Amino acid sequence: MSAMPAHQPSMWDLADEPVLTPLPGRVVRHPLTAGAWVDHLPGWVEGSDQVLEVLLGDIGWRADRRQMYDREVAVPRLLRWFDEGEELPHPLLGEARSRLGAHYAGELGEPFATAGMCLYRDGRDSVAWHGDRIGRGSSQDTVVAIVSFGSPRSLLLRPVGGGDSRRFALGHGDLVVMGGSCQRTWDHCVPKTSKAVGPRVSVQFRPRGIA
Ligand SMILES: O=C(O)CCC(=O)C(=O)O
Ligand SMILES: [Fe+2]
Repeated sequence: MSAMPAHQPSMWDLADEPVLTPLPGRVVRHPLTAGAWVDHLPGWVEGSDQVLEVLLGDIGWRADRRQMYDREVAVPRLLRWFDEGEELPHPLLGEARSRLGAHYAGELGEPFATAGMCLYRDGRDSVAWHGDRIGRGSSQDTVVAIVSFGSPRSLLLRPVGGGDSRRFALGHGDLVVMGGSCQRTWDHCVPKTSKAVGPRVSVQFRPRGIA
């Protein structure tokens, strides 16, 4: 982890306990096309420095490699997958998962189960255009809820067949939720940025069998 820029919150910030603010009536729905939607609530988590500090620590981050044509290349972010039942590294994250489960129960019909995490070490880290289509996400509507910690980055979405893209800012403690047909009919990405940004951790809650 030595390649990562140091994040140094003040002692004052670290002493603050993080809190989840209410969701109902505050989260704003942005309808897309084809029955896809995005819910956005900047500042859902208040006092997130302690959570970020834990997430930037030794929680089992992995540097993956993948085959690209005839070369093997490094995946431009670190990954950590928490399976259903695995304890999450900060209690606020377990609480976030239950609160999201309660809020989306009517639309989702099942609880959020797994927590996939990505660590974008700096502006060179990114995730390319894709939909979360491993498993049922390729054929059925689902909901993927993302809580961001650390430096702000953008989440872009564009229709699979082409069309104008939408941009959502993902800052420290912000919530963005992709739902309806979004994983099938839209793609999303977190582009690289030339801005001098520090690390960002994305925590993605998904129901069982979606990735
Ligand atoms: O960093 C993010 O918030 C998005 C990550 C993502 O799309 C994924 O891991 O499937
Ligand atoms: Fe994704």
